[in-house]
Amino acid sequence: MTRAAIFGAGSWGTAFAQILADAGAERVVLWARRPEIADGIRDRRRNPDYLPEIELDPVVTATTDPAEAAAGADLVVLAVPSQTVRANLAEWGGHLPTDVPVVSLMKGIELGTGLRMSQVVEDGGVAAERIVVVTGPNLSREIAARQPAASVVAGADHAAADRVAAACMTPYFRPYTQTDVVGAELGGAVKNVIALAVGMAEGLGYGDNTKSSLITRGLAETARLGQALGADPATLMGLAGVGDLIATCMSPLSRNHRVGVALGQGQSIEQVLAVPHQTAEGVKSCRSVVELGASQDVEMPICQGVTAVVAGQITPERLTGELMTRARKHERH
Ligand SMILES: NC(=O)c1ccc[n+]([C@@H]2O[C@H](COP(=O)([O-])OP(=O)(O)OC[C@H]3O[C@@H](n4cnc5c(N)ncnc54)[C@H](O)[C@@H]3O)[C@@H](O)[C@H]2O)c1
Ligand SMILES: O=P(O)(O)OC[C@H](O)CO
Repeated sequence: MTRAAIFGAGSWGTAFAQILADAGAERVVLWARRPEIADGIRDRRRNPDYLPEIELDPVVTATTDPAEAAAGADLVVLAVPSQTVRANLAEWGGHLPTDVPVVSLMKGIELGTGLRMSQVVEDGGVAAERIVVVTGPNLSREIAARQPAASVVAGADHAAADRVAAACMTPYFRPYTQTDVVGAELGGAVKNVIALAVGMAEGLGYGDNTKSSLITRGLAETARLGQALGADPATLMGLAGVGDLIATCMSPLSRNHRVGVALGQGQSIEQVLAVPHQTAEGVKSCRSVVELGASQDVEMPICQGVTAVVAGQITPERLTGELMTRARKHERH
């Protein structure tokens, strides 16, 4: 029976705690940054700020002490924002067990280094064969409501991925194992940027043809980047690619989609981010995705345009015009 430590008690960390508990975990300890979050989970079995509608199973508890969270864990899960995980690992690293799988739930590319999250975790001192990525069309609020969803559990070591998949399989959460970590992570990172673009289109008042065109051409950008970085194209046609792209681009529950809608409606990025909201990874990862693409000579016009809108350099209307008037070309190029 699993004894898990989940670092990060936000939406996905909390929903994943419920998954592990429903899958039969003996104990799940959430590490929370803020004492009031840990108190709510420990004393009232509810996270007061993230998915407060879930009554957490009694096996779920919480602490603000990383050593206490990690003690005795046979599975470590990381569920913090992509851009903070390097600093977080530097702070907690000494407390983490050295011989258990470490699961990354993050979907992003690190700014400045262009590294995928598993690479950042590896830099933090975790051996590659212990790192497992869980990704796919998994909007936390739907998972919290125990609505059926499938997911990808990818690890360079299939045995580690299989161990994690066994620990998180429930009647509403169906994990498929994978060894293509590169494809799984790229699918999860780039779809957030495409969801910003689709949200902008919605905010501008455009309908489903526009959104479908952006999703499909966004997939083409992801596939080009994946090919350059050695991903298996089949991974991007699966849950971690097409699956997550559809869920994130189309759902009003997606934070990336919602930020895109607000930008499309004419708000500035400062106005959008001034409203307290949860992590919309694409806002930061758009730039790192574009830089990663440039480092590989991969053309990513939608991601480039989103990055320019987020930087305040162009409006969503102008992005539409620029994308629609690019030189004609073969669909596969
Ligand atoms: N929410 C989802 O539906 C979902 C699904 C799949 C993957 N993800 C990915 O999981 C990751 C976490 O997302 P989330 O939805 O839980 O985000 P969230 O915004 O709901 O929660 C983030 C958590 O990290 C904490 N945090 C913020 N800054 C921190 C810092 N500097 N140090 C330590 N902790 C910090 C917050 O307090 C919060 O507990 C993201 O990469 C996201 O893309 C989210
Ligand atoms: O709310 P978002 O935009 O971070 O999307 C959540 C998940 O990644 C969907 O799979």
